[in-house]
Amino acid sequence: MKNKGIFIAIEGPIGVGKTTLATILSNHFNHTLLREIVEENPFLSKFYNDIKEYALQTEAFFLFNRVKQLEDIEKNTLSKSQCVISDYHIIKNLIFAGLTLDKMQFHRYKQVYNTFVNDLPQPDIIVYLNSHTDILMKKIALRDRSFERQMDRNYIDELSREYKYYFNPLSIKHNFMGTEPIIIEVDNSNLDFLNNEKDKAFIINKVEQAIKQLGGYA
Ligand SMILES: Nc1ncnc2c1ncn2[C@@H]1O[C@H](COP(=O)(O)OP(=O)(O)O)[C@@H](O)[C@H]1O
Ligand SMILES: Nc1nc2c(ncn2[C@H]2C[C@H](O)[C@@H](COP(=O)(O)O)O2)c(=O)[nH]1
Repeated sequence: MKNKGIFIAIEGPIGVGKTTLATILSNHFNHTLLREIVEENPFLSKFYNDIKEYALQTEAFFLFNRVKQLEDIEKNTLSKSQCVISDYHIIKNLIFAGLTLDKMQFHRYKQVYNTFVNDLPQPDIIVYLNSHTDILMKKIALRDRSFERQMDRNYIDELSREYKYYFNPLSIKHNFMGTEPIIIEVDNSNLDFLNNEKDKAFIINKVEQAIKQLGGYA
């Protein structure tokens, strides 16, 4: 067992079920839950009205908030051998920024990203969820956040495609700053971790196996 706590992150496109699964897993394993800030981002609703105009502010806000959260979680939790389950991986900043910023902005943003992310704790295990776009659109509608009501299907489609690119097993090491986390990829289009005990047991078992692989205890 390593001295630091195990760090598990859940990733995947908007509405795929990250927060839902992270909450289920943190309750099951009794680990600290790290939730991303969303509503606190003052640019997000303006961003959805005019992506081009507000992209840089939105991406910068998300990046610096996540940097602060991850610095805190390292200091207060992981370094004290406590485990963390997070509903995001900081790589999502690059995934979104690559879609929303123009070429020059993205080039500069990546330099800032690399400078900060090098010193942050990196997850040992990532659960990468994906679903069909139709299902993502349905879940986004079901959640009914006011600023997501006009969500563009093409944006979700492109986002899913970018996620697939970043989580391609052949480019993990390159895309994840030289780290090689255990990736559990699950298409949850037809799974319901929330209401179906069999589906919940399936994902918990996968995570338990990954923890054992690390030499840790669930
Ligand atoms: N497996 C599931 N089956 C049915 N509904 C789900 C499932 N997982 C999540 N949901 C619902 O879908 C919506 C989006 O889930 P959420 O966890 O907020 O996604 P994310 O954090 O990836 O954006 C929520 O309304 C949630 O209750
Ligand atoms: N442009 C960006 N938008 C982001 C980023 N992180 C989250 N978000 C948006 C997407 C959703 O509308 C909302 C919550 O995200 P979930 O994936 O948890 O549903 O916030 C980002 O880095 N850039």
